[in-house]
Amino acid sequence: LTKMAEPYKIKMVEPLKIRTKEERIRLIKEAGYNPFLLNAEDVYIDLLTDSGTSAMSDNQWAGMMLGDESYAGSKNYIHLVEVVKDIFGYNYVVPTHQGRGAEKVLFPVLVKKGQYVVGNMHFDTTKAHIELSEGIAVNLVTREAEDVGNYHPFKGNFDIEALKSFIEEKGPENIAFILATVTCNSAGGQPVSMENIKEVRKMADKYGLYLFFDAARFAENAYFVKQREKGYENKSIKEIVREMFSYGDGFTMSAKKDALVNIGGLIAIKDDVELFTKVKTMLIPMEGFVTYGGLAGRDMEAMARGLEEVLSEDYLSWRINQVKYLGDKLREAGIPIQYPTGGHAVFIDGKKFLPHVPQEQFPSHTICVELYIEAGIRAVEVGTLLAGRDPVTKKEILPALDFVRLTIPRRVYTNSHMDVVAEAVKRVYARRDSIKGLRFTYEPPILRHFTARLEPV
Ligand SMILES: CC1=C(O)/C(=C\N=C(/Cc2ccc(O)c(F)c2)C(=O)O)C(COP(=O)(O)O)=CN1
Repeated sequence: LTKMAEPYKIKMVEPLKIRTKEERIRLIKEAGYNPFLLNAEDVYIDLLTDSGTSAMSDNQWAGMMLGDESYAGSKNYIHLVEVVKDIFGYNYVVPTHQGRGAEKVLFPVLVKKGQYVVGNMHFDTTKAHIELSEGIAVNLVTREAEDVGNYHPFKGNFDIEALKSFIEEKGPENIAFILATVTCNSAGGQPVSMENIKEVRKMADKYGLYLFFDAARFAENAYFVKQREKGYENKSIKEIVREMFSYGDGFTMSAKKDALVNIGGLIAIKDDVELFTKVKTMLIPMEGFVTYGGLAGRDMEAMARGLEEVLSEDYLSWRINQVKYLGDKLREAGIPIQYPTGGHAVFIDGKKFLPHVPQEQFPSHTICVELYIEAGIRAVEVGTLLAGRDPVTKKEILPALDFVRLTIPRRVYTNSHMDVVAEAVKRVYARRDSIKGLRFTYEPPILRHFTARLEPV
């Protein structure tokens, strides 16, 4: 009985519809072979994203009834600030409507035109906001992240040597700041070790640079540190989070992930009150007054309570092992995935799954389409379609990592749903030789994957 079942019981349910295969073939065609353009009610198991899709707890729902919707000085804001201080040790906090809200306020304050923002791997919207601030986004993740089939405990780590030589080559004055994404979504939800964070901190100190965190999945990162890093096995998640963030100068957070809410974001600054003043100045026109930043009081209350709940080891153990449960079933069937599985998703290596489909015909996105037809499962491509074109040459970027992301919402699906997903992936794998790639019928100019329309070649 050591197998952890869900550490909660279900009090409310949302009935799911299961469309017939004929319906699904019609629906995905009408959606231009782009799962983003499907109606949610036509999806049986929705693995598009873990962002904003969590189930809240009774404690959070109770908090929604305590929304102080005062324009200024809401008690929910005061509660949220206390919780952030207590967990992360940062003194200055403002809410935003979501992660992008935090990025569009903080980045223009930190980035001068042409400067570099160096990270392990920036997620696409973060890269977009670095570029909107006229900065240049650079990924310096460890080479181990590309060693998809082999075990490495911290594939989200920075390549410290590469970081050092990049800063030396460009000069510290041309680096806006360092951004550590924990866990590293684009590498496969892979964690960054405490030791690596300390190394990055040393670089930041040596060259007089800020180190910020993209903290969307901070608790999952802490869990992996506890499980995999020597010296942390007996520390609480909260102690590990506290130490992790002690090495940073601030963070942006999409609260829609590890804060277990459906909307919300945060900017927190450790102790640089000048920087905080600049952030507040930008926040007011961009997101709203300091004490609500684009959120209702009730949202801030749910977030404060979610930030405390997510530190529970029972919850994290169950959540992370559910991802592993699905990943193990696929590996047992010989299906190529990023191994070990990350904190929030199983990432299938689309290039290895469909070796006969050229990368320009989007192998991973093709698998997403086939998964929907096979069983009404909506996954998302994190690869060539997402990467887009080189802004100068306009050629397809063809990234080394081309994944199908089976993204698991928090506290929503049981392992029975995971069994359905595993069976569907295996059925698509069994008929992989007959699967053809896709080409555009409409290619949007920016963040094309959201609204692109395609057809089978
Ligand atoms: C590490 C990090 C993120 O993962 C992230 C978002 N992530 C999403 C939503 C998403 C974003 C872009 C896509 O092409 C996509 F298909 C899905 C996701 O599913 O993973 C944001 C931004 O946070 P916001 O979404 O609250 O503004 C900042 N940092």
